[in-house]
Amino acid sequence: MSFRMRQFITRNQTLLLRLACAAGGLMIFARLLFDGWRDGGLFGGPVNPRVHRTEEMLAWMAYLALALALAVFLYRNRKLLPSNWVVGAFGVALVAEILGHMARSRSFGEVPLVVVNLLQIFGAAAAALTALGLPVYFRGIQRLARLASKRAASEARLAATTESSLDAIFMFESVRDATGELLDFRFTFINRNAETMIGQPRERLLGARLGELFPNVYQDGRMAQLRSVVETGRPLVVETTASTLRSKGVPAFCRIHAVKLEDGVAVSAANLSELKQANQEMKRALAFNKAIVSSSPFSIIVADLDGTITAVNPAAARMLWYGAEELIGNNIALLHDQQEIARRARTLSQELMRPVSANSDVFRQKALLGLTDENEWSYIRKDGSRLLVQLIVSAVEDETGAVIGLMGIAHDLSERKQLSDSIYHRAHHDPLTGLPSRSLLRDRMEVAIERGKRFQSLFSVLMIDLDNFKRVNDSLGHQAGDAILVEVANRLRSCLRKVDTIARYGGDEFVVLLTELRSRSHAETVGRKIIAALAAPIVVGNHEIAVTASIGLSMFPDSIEPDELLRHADVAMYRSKALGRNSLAVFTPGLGRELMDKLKLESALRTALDRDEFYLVYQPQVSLKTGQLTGVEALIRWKSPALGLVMPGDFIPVAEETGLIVSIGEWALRTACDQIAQLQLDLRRRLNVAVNLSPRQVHQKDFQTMIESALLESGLPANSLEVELTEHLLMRDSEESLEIIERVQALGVKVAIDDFGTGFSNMSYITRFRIDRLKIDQSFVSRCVDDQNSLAVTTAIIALAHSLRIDVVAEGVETPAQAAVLRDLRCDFAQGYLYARPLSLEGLRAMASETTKQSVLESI
Ligand SMILES: Nc1nc2c(ncn2[C@@H]2O[C@H](COP(=O)(O)O[C@H]3[C@@H](O)[C@H](n4cnc5c(=O)[nH]c(N)nc54)O[C@@H]3COP(=O)(O)O)[C@@H](O)[C@H]2O)c(=O)[nH]1
Repeated sequence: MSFRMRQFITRNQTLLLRLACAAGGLMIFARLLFDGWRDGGLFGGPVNPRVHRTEEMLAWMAYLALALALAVFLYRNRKLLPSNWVVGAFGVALVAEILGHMARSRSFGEVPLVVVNLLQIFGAAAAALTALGLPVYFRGIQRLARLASKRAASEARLAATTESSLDAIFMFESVRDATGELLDFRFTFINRNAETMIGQPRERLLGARLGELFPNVYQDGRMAQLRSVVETGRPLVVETTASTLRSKGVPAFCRIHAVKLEDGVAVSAANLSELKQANQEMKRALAFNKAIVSSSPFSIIVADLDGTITAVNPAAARMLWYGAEELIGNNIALLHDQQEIARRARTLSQELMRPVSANSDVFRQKALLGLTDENEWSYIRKDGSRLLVQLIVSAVEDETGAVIGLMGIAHDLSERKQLSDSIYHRAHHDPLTGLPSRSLLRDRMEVAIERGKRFQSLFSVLMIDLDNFKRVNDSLGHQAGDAILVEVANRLRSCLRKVDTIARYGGDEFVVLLTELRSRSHAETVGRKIIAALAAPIVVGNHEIAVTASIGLSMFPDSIEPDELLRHADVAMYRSKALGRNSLAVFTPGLGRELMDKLKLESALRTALDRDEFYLVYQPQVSLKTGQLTGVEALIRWKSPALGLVMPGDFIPVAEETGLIVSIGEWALRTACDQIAQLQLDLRRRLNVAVNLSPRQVHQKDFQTMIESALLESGLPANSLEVELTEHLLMRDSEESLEIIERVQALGVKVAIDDFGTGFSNMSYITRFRIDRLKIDQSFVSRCVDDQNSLAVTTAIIALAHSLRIDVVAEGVETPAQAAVLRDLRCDFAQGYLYARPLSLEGLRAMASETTKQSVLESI
């Protein structure tokens, strides 16, 4: 039989069976026709023997077809049909009837009667057995029908379930060749998801062959796998990328489950593409996290909620000098100082307003509230040494969000701390003395104010200004000045307690903050102690320097703001200076009023020049040899409508501070030149005029030009003008001063040094300058009669000046005795109340005309 024929029969078994039954039926029908024809009932007339044989043949074939169909049916449903013996009995009855019929009709020739009878008995018995078994058989058939109906319902449910399944579900029946070899599979069922994943409509797929539609199933081994399932009955479970199924346009990664289903397979494919992608991403994230954790320079410690360490990273082990395995299983308390934990428990209890135990609770409580806790902690290393860390503790949660543990990330603060400490120290301390700077002082004052307000306690601020430090600095140089400041700082430290603060506030200014005072007098005692501590001379190189300080004191709560406390201490300090320096003054509201007065004065001074409120007076200078009036010193006066007559000693320092001295000094110089030039013209005699210049004035760029124009505009001969510079100016900026003096002298103007002898340096410095006149300070002159030292200084100054061919003027001569001493010492000129008080221009004019003819000495 050809392959095609075999295949046809295999495929069409049922059809062939139906055809056999139909043929059997037709033949029975044909035999009945022939019976009628033979008996003449239908067509009438006798039956032809040939016809009779044909009829017999048909009957025989009909019986045979029925018997065969029945046999095949029984065989095929042998496991399914109930009570097969009934059908078997029926089959026997049928065969016995066929054979009996054939024997009776002598189809095969003469048959002995006994055989015929036996066949009839046998057939009748089998028919009786069949009849007996029919009720049983029908019950079985009924049960089968019920089962079939149940099965149909369950199949419908299964279909609904599979239809809504998220998996792609396929059912295939095997396609075999004639030899029974499995060649392919035919789609018998697909669910909606399968339809979507395969990308083709069901109508097209059902009945189609898998291998024909998707030939690549042969290449990728899928066909072989399914075939194996059918042939071995072993289910297949495989996770693979299925080329026939697609997810978002690309071959889907699926878990394929195939089980044998009759002569075929049921396949379900779960789409794992998204899960796989999520898994891959999670794996990547986990690998990334692991890499971060492993390579992190920060210590990472994970613990359960009891504080038992469950994981540590390499940095934690390195930082703590433990092996990772030594830490895991231990409690985090191992790494902490119990006292520190107790302190933290106290602050956390206050913060969270609930009791926090002094154990791992301090790490747990915030984490349980979903909060992150960040604090400085000391980790205790394996050898017991401590490491300052910044520790951030947060919760470890499971996938439901429940807190299941703690994670502590810590970084080493020791290096940063050292660096920040050093930066902080540099930012808040004076590099020379190491004392706190202004900013730190301010912080501490704010703390002291807070404490003072809270505990009603007293504290005090002392403003300490070194007396005449500028002169020391200028005369001995900055290095010496620095050495003095360092020594002063040390002496201040020695006077104070640790709770007090000493700050360097400015060049030679220090501020002491005395906290936790028992009484007000205690602050004054400390102030006096400081004065005493500074009293001993400071040795710098070969010099012994006597340093004194003026101290101003303010108290909290008299003043309650940092600025106010400092301002009041400053005011008191100026009072101390005014009192003669090297003393202590306590701020009082009265001093505050003085300050206000100063502010008022400053404000009035700013408009005084514009309002023409200044005028000059002139103090005569006489020759001690001839008694003649030789010149005058111009002295400024300020008649303020608001303040009355203000003396230069009161406003010149303010004018210096504010810079107003530049314009005021220029006014004085121009006015003096104008007035004395006019007086010379009026009196037709020479009269010199000395004008005081402040240091700030002479440092003006156009200073020389200004003098030149004053002379030009007034017409005063240059040699009639003398400028008085202070000794301090020369000492401070000697190079620049030398230049200034030379420039002034180049104009023909004379230069005098005022208040000579009050400087702290060796007088021989004067040899460097080509000075025209020296003015001996009135402090020496006033005491030269009674005080040997003053006399000695006066004698020395005159001798020194004369040896340098410099004229000497004695200031503040008040008595004839002083004049006599000065004359004896060959002092050249004198001025003072003995000869005349400072005079108005008119007074000077009168005096000058009066003394033209006679000497001043004669007139007194
Ligand atoms: N830059 C400027 N400074 C000036 C100017 N005018 C004055 N001044 C300086 O002000 C200081 C005080 O001056 P004044 O109050 O005018 O006092 C002078 C005299 O009145 C006073 N004097 C004079 N004779 C006597 C005396 O016998 N006894 C005594 N107790 N005082 C006396 O001395 C002052 C003059 O001092 P000096 O200048 O050192 O010669 C004073 O320092 C002035 O320099 C100005 O225009 N510009």
